[in-house]
Amino acid sequence: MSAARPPEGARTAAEGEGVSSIAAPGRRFIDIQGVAQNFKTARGLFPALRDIHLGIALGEFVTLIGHSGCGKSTLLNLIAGLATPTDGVLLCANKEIKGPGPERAVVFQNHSLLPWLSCFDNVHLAVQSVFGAKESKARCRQRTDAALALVGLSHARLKRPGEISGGMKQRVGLARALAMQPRVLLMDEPFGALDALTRAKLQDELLEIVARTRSTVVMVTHDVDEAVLLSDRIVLLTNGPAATIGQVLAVDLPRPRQRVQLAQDPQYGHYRKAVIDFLYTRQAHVETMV
Ligand SMILES: Nc1ncnc2c1ncn2[C@@H]1O[C@H](COP(=O)(O)OP(=O)(O)OP(=O)(O)O)[C@@H](O)[C@H]1O
Repeated sequence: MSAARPPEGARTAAEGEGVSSIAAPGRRFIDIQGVAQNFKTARGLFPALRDIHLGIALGEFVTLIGHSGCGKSTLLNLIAGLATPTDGVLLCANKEIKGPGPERAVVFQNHSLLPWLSCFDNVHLAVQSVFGAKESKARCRQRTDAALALVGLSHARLKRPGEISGGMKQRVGLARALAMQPRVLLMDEPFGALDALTRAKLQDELLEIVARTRSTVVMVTHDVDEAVLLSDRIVLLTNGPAATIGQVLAVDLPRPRQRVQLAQDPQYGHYRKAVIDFLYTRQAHVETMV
């Protein structure tokens, strides 16, 4: 089990069946190495992403930002294991990502709840899929209740998705992801469909939850303020086709972060301006032909 650690970056012999292992430094809990993604289309291959290199540390909050269609969701899906890259390799905790896994939970913009199940049952389904085989029914129910409490939804546990607001649905989606106790939370514009006030409230709640759970988060967003408020680092993608990382911006603002104070903080303004400059000057969006 405890073999001597090879030098950083050195490949080790493959362990287990087909799981390649690589020695990775702490900053590379998620390690994306030379990833490219092409899609087959009726008009030939479409190069969505090229040459993506990125390491994400345990407990880090990283946002992916870039113009519409640049490849943010494609990159998130690759980390989720919902797609396989055309080129390159993605690792999580030193293991190659070869499909979805409970250590990487995904929260989508459209919450994707089952409408006929209560909030409790929607979360419970995920809990059972991860813990059902090895834990008692009571413990699984406890986990479900704890996740709903974490997002402030204990009172709505028996309601169905059709009976709750958009913000509450996103909270159920978040509870469902958190209940799986993932090491990585992958979020694809989770607050994109919400009004500004609900969105702000959920961002604040997410900051608190992540501080408590110490989750590693990768989040896709279009919102510059959301990116600066939440992130340790902002990954700025160039325009597609063949998008790549144009810049990585480290956001060195102390935590806990309070949006009201930050609004007057010159450092906050500096980060905000850097993202806006990248998006609207260096990567001014040119509509690509469809
Ligand atoms: N399955 C697919 N087949 C063909 N092309 C695809 C496929 N999935 C994505 N694409 C293309 O790859 C590019 C990147 O798409 P992606 O959804 O990752 O962008 P995005 O940055 O998340 O966009 P948005 O911000 O609008 O959600 C787009 O040009 C898209 O049309």
